[in-house]
Amino acid sequence: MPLQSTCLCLLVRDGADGVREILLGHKKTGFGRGKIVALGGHVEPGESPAVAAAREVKEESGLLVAADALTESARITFLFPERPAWDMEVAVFSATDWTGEPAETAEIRPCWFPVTALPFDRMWDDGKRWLPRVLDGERLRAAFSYAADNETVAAATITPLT
Ligand SMILES: Nc1[nH]c(=O)nc2c1ncn2[C@H]1C[C@H](O)[C@@H](COP(=O)(O)OP(=O)(O)OP(=O)(O)O)O1
Repeated sequence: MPLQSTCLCLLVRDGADGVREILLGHKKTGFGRGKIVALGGHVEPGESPAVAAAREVKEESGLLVAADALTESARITFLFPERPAWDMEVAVFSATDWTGEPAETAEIRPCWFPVTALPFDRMWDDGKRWLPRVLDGERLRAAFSYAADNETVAAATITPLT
């Protein structure tokens, strides 16, 4: 069976003190509840991943971002051998242009974080391995396989995205 197709969108701005900031969110419902995650979700049938990413940003934060303003930054496979239903293929996009101010929704409480102080201890365990590299401008193809606890990365591969 094909993996669930999902997307993430990394919104990055220049912070007041010159340090770049990324919009992440406290996930209040569904998959990853309680974690700090990037905005995103499932790609619906017939939707391109970029259009899905723009839609998810709007649904989860109220921000308007154009699908054609998104840059594909990574493609990541998340595997949970103990919970194969959670396996996902994720298209990761980045954007620096959008309209509006982020607002809390039923699903997410958005929050800006300096890229120098990312909340890895509250994110999925894979985040620390790929997010800083993408924020540094690398384009990645990665795969992460989780251990039996479904919380700890047991194996990872990261190669350039071609
Ligand atoms: N290991 C992981 N690390 C990570 O950084 N993001 C992950 C991840 N595994 C899944 N995700 C992301 C991808 C996707 O955007 C999101 C899960 O999709 P959703 O937020 O859509 O889930 P929900 O169960 O809330 O359902 P919907 O909102 O109905 O789509 O979590």
